[in-house]
Amino acid sequence: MELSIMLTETLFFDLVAFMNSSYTYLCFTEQVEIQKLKAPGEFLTWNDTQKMKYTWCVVCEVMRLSPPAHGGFREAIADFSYADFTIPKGWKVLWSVHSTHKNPKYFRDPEKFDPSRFERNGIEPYSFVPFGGGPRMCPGKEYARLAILVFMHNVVTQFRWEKVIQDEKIIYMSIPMPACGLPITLHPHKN
Ligand code: HEM
Repeated sequence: MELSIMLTETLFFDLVAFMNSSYTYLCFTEQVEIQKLKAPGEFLTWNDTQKMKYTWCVVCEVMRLSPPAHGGFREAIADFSYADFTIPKGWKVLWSVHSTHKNPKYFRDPEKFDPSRFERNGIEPYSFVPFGGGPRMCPGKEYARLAILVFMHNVVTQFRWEKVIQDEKIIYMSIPMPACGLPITLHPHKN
C-alpha cells in the first residue's frame, strides 16, 4: 500500500513539474466551470470528475512521459518469439512502460508533451500502460484517478504556482522523484 501511495504522490509531483502556464490555464478554465455549479464548500461528486476531460488528458500525458511505475515482471507460460528473440517457457520477462510509451509507432513525436493526443480516440490497446494491463492490471487505478483529479481541481482553482528551482532534475529512486522535493511558491488566485 505504501508503494501505491508513493506512485500517486509521484504523479502529483510530476503534474506540478510538467505543466506550463498554457496547460494550467486550460485545466483552470475546465475546473472553474465545474466549480461554478457548486455551492461554496460543496464537495466534488463522481459526476464532476467525469466532466474533467481535458484535465485527465493532461494527467495521461504526464503519465505517458513520466510513468510513476516502470513496469513489472511476468513469467512466460509458453515459448514465444518477439523481435527475433525466442523466450522459452518459464523465463522471467520484464515489461517496460517507458519503451512502450516512447514508441513512435504508437505516439507520434513521442518526446513532445501534447495532451491533445488523448482527446482523439486513437490510442491503441496496450500502448498506454501506466497502470499495466491484463488480469494483473492495477486495481487502484480508479482510486488513483479520483485522487489526482480532486488534487488538480483544488490546486488549479485556488492557486497559481512557480517552481523555485527551474531546472530541477528528476532522480529515480525506483520511482521518479524531483531531486530537491520540488519546492514551489503558491500564489492564491484573487477572486
Ligand atoms: C498513479 C498511481 C498508480 C500507478 C501508476 C500504479 C501502477 C501500477 C502498475 C503498473 C501495476 C502492475 C500492473 C501489472 O502488472 O499489469 C500495479 C499493480 C498494483 N497496484 Fe497500482 N498504481 C497506482 C496506484 C495504486 C493505488 C492507489 C493502489 C491501491 C489503493 C494500487 C494497488 C495496486 C495493487 C494491489 C497492485 C497489484 C495487482 C496484482 O498484482 O494483481 N495502485 N499498479
